[in-house]
Amino acid sequence: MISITNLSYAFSTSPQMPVFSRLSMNVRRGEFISIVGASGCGKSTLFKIIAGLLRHTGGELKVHGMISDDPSSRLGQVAYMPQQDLLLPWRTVMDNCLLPWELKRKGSKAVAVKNIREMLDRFGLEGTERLYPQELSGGMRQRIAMLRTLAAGNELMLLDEPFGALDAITKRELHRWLLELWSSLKQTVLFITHDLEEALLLSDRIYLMSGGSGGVQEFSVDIPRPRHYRMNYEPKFIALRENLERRLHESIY
Ligand SMILES: Nc1ncnc2c1ncn2[C@@H]1O[C@H](COP(=O)(O)OP(=O)(O)OP(=O)(O)O)[C@@H](O)[C@H]1O
Repeated sequence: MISITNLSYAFSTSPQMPVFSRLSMNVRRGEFISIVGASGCGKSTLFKIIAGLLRHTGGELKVHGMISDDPSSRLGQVAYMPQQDLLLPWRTVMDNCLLPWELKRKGSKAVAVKNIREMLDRFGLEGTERLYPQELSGGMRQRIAMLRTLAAGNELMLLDEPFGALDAITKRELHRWLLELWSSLKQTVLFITHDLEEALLLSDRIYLMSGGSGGVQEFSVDIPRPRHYRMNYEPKFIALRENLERRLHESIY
């Protein structure tokens, strides 16, 4: 699905100081991959490159097997949920969720509305379609933003810290919900997080980014699915978390 070889990126304001270089990773169809790393190491920048919002300054990026040096060719191919939920405050929940349809104009509006109603029910958000984002809780807003990302109908989803600002209980609920959704939809997910337990609970593999010329380290999460929070206390989970924590610490200091 994604193949990245020796990728580098530098902002034009500091061309001598690349945000990252020598970055290589692969993502297979249907995988759940988390990306962790110190603040500022370039995780969101990488997502913007994959989504087609920025052009990489070196190396090779293949999405769906195609080498794409022109970022605009990737626009609309990848569903991208940035760190802020970016729901439009003047639009109702339904009108926010209809945005991908408005941009693509694929199929009839009536069908798009019907699909979104079904998704709202499935996401536990029935009865919210006429509400405005400011009338929703943080957890509901995140689910609406994710529903909108899914409604774009792309096979590849980039989720940038979608649960970063939520309390522990809501986060757990949304983890369960996201895992169920992922196993039924079979989408490919790239997920940025600072929460190592979250990364271990959700992912098939984890990439630890170092920034600069530090590249990435890869960790396989060899824990059977379906996963549950009780697994956090199992020796294998604890050992993986300790290893990841240590490597993260080493990547910073
Ligand atoms: N538009 C910009 N112009 C110049 N530098 C930028 C710009 N946007 C981001 N940066 C810098 O690029 C680096 C990487 O930023 P990025 O947001 O990708 O990091 P991150 O790993 O996602 O951080 P966090 O975990 O805090 O979200 C940072 O040092 C940031 O200050």
